Amino acid sequence: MRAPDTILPLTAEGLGFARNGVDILCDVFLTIEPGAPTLIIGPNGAGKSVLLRLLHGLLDPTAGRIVYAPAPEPRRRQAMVFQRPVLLRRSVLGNALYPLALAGVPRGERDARARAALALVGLEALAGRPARRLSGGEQQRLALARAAALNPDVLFLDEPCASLDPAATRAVEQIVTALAARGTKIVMTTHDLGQARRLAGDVVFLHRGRLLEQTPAEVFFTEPETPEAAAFLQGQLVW
Ligand SMILES: Nc1ncnc2c1ncn2[C@@H]1O[C@H](COP(=O)(O)OP(=O)(O)OP(=O)(O)O)[C@@H](O)[C@H]1O
Repeated sequence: MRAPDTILPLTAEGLGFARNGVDILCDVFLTIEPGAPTLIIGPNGAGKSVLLRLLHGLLDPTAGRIVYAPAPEPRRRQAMVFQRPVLLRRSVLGNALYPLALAGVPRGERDARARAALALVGLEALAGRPARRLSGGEQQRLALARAAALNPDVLFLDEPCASLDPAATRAVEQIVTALAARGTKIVMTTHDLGQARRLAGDVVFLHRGRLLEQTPAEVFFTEPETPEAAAFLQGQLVW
């Protein structure tokens, strides 16, 4: 039988992460399906970033496991962008080319793929500029282009707009929407409820290291299932 050509659905089965005897995440079951973005929300310290890092394989769970659909090379089919991108001391184009070289993309294909990714984020005109001279918003768009060039099945975004102004935030949201429309699954943390409403297909709500809800967005924002989520939506739950 031919293996599916996506790692989705991706499931967390009883995922846990503890440090020094303290549970940071506990007994998380969730399923990441293809489709509109999954937004991970919850109060500060709820475990959103830890969950994202576990799902991407940057942290090893201390309990449970992550199961992918049996596509070849699952780790290569996912990418992650952080709140503050770390760019190479190269041109904008050089930054977009680098992960393609690392991933073993044939040399003859790299330039076209990197330039297409820069076009997707509106940076093609800045291809020759030193990456570290870009504005904060442009740097984040380049980080997204670098990840998008790899054409991942899943793209994890950890608070990608946290240090950005409203215009730069809107540009990132448009890129997220464009990536989702072309079939990339976005899994994203945010503390911005307005952003979650604008982007989410479904919502994962974390509170004190526990997953309290995974709910379609229209349900979550109108009829949350748990009192904690209702309080959070009303701005009453800060931890
Ligand atoms: N590698 C680690 N080792 C030990 N503790 C950690 C580690 N990473 C995170 N923590 C702790 O786990 C808790 C959850 O952190 P996390 O960054 O996931 O929260 P968050 O929901 O993303 O919060 P915020 O909204 O403030 O970014 C915090 O108390 C944090 O200090």
